[in-house]
Amino acid sequence: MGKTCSELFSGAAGTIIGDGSVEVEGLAYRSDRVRPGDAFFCIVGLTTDGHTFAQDAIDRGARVIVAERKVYLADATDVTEVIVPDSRKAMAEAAVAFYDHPSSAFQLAGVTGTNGKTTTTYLVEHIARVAGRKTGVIGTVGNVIGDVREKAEHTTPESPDLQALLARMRDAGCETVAMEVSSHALDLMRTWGTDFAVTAFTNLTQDHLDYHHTFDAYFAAKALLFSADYPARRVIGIGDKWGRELWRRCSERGDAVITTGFDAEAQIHPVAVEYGAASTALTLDVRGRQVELTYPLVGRFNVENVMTAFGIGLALGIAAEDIARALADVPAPPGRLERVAVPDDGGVSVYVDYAHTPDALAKAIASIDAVGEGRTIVVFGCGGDRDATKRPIMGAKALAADYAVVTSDNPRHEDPGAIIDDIVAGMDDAARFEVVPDRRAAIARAIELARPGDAVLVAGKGHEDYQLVGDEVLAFDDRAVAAEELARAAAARGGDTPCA
Ligand SMILES: CC(=O)N[C@H]1[C@@H](OP(=O)(O)OP(=O)(O)OC[C@H]2O[C@@H](n3ccc(=O)[nH]c3=O)[C@H](O)[C@@H]2O)O[C@H](CO)[C@@H](O)[C@@H]1O[C@H](C)C(=O)N[C@@H](C)C(=O)N[C@H](CCC(=O)O)C(=O)O
Ligand SMILES: Nc1ncnc2c1ncn2[C@@H]1O[C@H](COP(=O)(O)OP(=O)(O)OP(=O)(O)O)[C@@H](O)[C@H]1O
Ligand SMILES: N[C@H](CCC[C@H](N)C(=O)O)C(=O)O
Ligand SMILES: [Mg+2]
Repeated sequence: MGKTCSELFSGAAGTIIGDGSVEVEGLAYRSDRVRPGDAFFCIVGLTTDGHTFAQDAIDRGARVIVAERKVYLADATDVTEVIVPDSRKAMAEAAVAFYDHPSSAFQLAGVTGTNGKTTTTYLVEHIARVAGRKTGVIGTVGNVIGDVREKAEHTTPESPDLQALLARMRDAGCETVAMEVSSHALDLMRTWGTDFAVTAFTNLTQDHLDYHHTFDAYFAAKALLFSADYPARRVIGIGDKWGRELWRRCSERGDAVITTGFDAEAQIHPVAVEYGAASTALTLDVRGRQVELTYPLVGRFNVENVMTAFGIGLALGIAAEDIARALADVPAPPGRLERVAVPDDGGVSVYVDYAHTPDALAKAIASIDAVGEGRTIVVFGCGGDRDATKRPIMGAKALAADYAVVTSDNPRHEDPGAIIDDIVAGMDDAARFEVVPDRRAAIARAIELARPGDAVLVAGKGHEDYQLVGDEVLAFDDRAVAAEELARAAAARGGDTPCA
């Protein structure tokens, strides 16, 4: 395709130094990914200054350098420079222009909040698909265009990657796309310039304080998706004070808002709920009308996600009966309270779940307690290079289970033992937990401790099929490992042959 430099930066409050008519073939923000003809954006990052890679980008063929200050380039008289006040904002605006504003071609629903984004986007995708629309999904577990699934590097891609993906969705004929919008993405302007038909908020509880530092800053990032910069219909969970504040702000502005929550004040709220071991029967009050639905997901928190998805479905113009009908056979998102199925589990139910925040861990344990007959044993750890203050809180929350096995979860560049020490600092009942740093051994230990009727919750990694140790990506899938360890236990009892 190609656009001229002037076309891409006409909206940016920038100064073009050199030939504005030069054609730009692509957009790059990592020098090692520059291709000939690209515009390279110099971004002042958290760890390094992208301006120092301008020459490297030129050596690889960059034709345009976008920077926040003049970079003095050797042997680069044929390179056009664009000086802008904010490279990330300019990059997002250029990306929207480069791909001809793809999000304006279909209905885009953006979901933010600490927990429930992936689940809600899966529900929305299914509701829209059953309503006969061609759909797309963007999020943690991957991106989906129609029936084609792709791996994702981020929950919410950087702006050039996001707009390229939205353009592919447009070109594939997608009519409704459900997208997770992370707080990092909002703060780093990855979604800037994107048109949303609906923006939705699930909840706000502790996470990512390594990045945002304070809860107020974390909320301020999430709140951007409900600001005048992103005009849209709103679906807001009012189960916490943050949702209530967003509701207040959006109502004051005159936005169309659908509220959801357990409280009868919410426009969508439950009238009756029956929690089963494999499904939930729910009667919702939807703006004064009762709607009955049964869906194959478990847990109280999924009632919240179903209500959010219901609100988004309505805001997208889908009828309440059609939403209810679609939810009856909605597929569960991978690694969210996913039951590990083996021929002989010895009466022990093993669930793999992506709970990696204090609130999610507490709610995952409570959800299993509500449907299980026996004890609940939780296996969990905390990620390295991430919010360290959540570790002792997760330790304390884990003691809501009958027993906990504390282990490793993506230590990244930290010492796994030190992470475990941080977790254990919050656990005051030494008789109800033990430490097994090796994650496979920890899962095996929990299964060994479980008696028929008990449940084992393996929390933190959900769909992940790797363990991040230093710079290494080691193969590790909780679901596969749990299945292997269950089979090994069965073999030890004289049952099936172990598969590992
Ligand atoms: C905290 C965060 O989001 N950081 C993002 C940020 O990194 P940074 O500011 O540290 O960048 P940097 O390393 O200082 O580099 C500065 C600039 O120089 C460039 N560079 C750097 C080195 C080089 O050789 N050449 C080069 O051009 C970089 O591409 C960058 O543009 O900008 C980079 C690209 O410009 C992102 O890749 C990076 O995401 C990192 C990898 C990350 O792990 N992000 C996670 C935390 C994240 O975004 N997670 C959320 C989901 C969270 C949730 O909801 O649970 C997500 O949406 O995925
Ligand atoms: N509405 C909810 N409230 C609280 N906890 C939830 C909710 N929905 C899901 N959870 C818990 O959070 C975990 C992650 O859920 P999900 O992947 O849907 O959230 P997410 O917001 O996409 O997370 P991430 O920010 O990591 O992408 C689940 O495995 C479950 O334990
Ligand atoms: N999106 C989250 C995922 C955390 C998953 C958990 N397994 C961990 O590594 O901490 C993050 O990047 O903080
Ligand atoms: Mg997610």
